Amino acid sequence: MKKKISIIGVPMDLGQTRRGVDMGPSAMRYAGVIDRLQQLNHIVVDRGDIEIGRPPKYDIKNDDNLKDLEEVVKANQSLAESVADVIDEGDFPLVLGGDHSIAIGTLAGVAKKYENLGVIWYDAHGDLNTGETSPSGNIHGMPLAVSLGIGHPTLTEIGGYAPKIKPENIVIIGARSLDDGEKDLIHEKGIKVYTMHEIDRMGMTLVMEEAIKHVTRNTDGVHLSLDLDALDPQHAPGVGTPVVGGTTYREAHLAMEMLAERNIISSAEFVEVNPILDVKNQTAEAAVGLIGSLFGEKLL
Ligand SMILES: NC(=[NH2+])NCCC[C@H](N)C(=O)O
Ligand SMILES: [Mn+2]
Ligand SMILES: [Mn+2]
Repeated sequence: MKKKISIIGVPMDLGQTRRGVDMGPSAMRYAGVIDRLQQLNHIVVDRGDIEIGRPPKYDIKNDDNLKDLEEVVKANQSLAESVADVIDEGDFPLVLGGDHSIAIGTLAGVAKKYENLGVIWYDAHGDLNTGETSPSGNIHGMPLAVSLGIGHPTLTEIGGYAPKIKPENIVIIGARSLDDGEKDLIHEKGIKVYTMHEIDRMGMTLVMEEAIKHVTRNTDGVHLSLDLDALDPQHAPGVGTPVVGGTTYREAHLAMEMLAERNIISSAEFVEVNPILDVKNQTAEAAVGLIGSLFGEKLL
């Protein structure tokens, strides 16, 4: 299925404290994301990067345990507008990060256009913290909670409405590091999670079949938020918060291929590629490979 894909780069590194993830969009462009999609006969438009403000001093927590809040909010507001514009023009928004705090803006833009958005959160983490529960104050650990309308109002109100998504429309895949507050929220809201345990036990095929069923039940679109740290650090070393025991290169590709087969994804973002922590751009290349699979690449 030929698509018109609009790429938006988000050189955001203020949602966490390891500089370098702002170069993620460049690294994925350098790894050939545009060529890769064009070779699949998609039409690709690169809309350039969202502007990120630079704080006078980095990593300053406010009284609500939120680091660099002002700049994170500003960038996500402008990202939300760009994403909504892309959808209005009938294009598929492909957002390249940047740390995972940018999912706040992506979802604010996407959910404006879909009343019942399904979300696949492919990540080692839940990103379900709030200022109260976060051990770090890093906003990249909060975007899924924020999108559910849980957290600081300046974050939840980005795009001018809240919540963006419903707990029953979400599935988290690849989790292996959850903070106590995140576990509580998962139980309280009944969010569907396939941890590494379920992936080991059921295999990725069955996990994806169930996950696809779950996010397409009552939804009018499905967003894929893929944090490269969901992959095992062996395959994706260039991430700021690596966790051992992740999904393999093959499992990640299989997941993307199954999404392509079903053609259910209506927007996507690939985040947390940090070239400074990477080995010869391997993580950006892995991301671009996964993007290829998601958009229909096949050997035969
Ligand atoms: N998008 C990410 N890589 N998030 C990692 C979050 C780590 C930890 N749970 C925190 O809140 O600080
Ligand atoms: Mn993560
Ligand atoms: Mn994440």
